Amino acid sequence: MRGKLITFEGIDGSGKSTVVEKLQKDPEIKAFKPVFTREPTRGTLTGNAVEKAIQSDTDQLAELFLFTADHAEHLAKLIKPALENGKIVISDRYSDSRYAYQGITLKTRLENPLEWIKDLHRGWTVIPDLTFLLDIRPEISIERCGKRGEQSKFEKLEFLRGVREIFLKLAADDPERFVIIDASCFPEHVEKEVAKKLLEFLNRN
Ligand SMILES: Nc1ncnc2c1ncn2[C@@H]1O[C@H](COP(=O)(O)OP(=O)(O)O)[C@@H](O)[C@H]1O
Ligand SMILES: Cc1cn([C@H]2C[C@H](O)[C@@H](COP(=O)(O)OP(=O)(O)O)O2)c(=O)[nH]c1=O
Repeated sequence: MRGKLITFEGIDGSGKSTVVEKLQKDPEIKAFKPVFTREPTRGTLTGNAVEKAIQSDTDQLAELFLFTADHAEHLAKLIKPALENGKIVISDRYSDSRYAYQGITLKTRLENPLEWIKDLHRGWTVIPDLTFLLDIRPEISIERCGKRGEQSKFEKLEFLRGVREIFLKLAADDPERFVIIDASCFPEHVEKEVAKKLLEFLNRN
């Protein structure tokens, strides 16, 4: 039987890594032996290229192709083999990040970047079975990022407002796949909410 693919999405500082880290330690979740992964991938040729691109002034279209190449590598080497082995795969960011972030970076370059980027993925990507969208106002997430001490070129208020809007549109267009979580609550609350919904899904499938 094919496994299940679960993804976490949200703007920078929405708390994805924090909640995924907690899930890795949750005994009830651990019982399902999930494979935890992320995009951009780490320590790979394509992941390293992406890392360099997002730390520099790389052309936005080139950046899209680098993220997409990393996705292809991620699918081929990890996601598809794991799913074929019946595993539960949990990814911190996935294709919706491309639709939302590059949907904004390319808005002056392409007529309808969101649809164009979705088309680019069509026919070879794997659509997640369940996606948690950690939704938060960028004013709050940027403040959190400041405390974390990292600075990504994407951590800008206006930019993240646009990214959040696309995430919410993607969720509204596909309510069967998306679960929207209020990520402005205390971390314990966010984790409890996610774990509850995730266990419901895993026990049902
Ligand atoms: N629910 C929360 N309330 C307050 N701070 C949080 C919450 N979740 C995460 N944080 C903090 O916010 C920062 C960004 O969280 P992180 O999980 O790294 O976000 P992401 O992976 O989505 O970029 C971290 O310093 C983290 O400790
Ligand atoms: C996967 C992906 C990430 N990104 C962006 C989101 C982040 O700002 C940055 C790096 O991702 P990540 O390391 O997950 O950042 P964070 O922990 O702050 O959420 O790359 C894209 O623009 N497109 C993509 O396809």
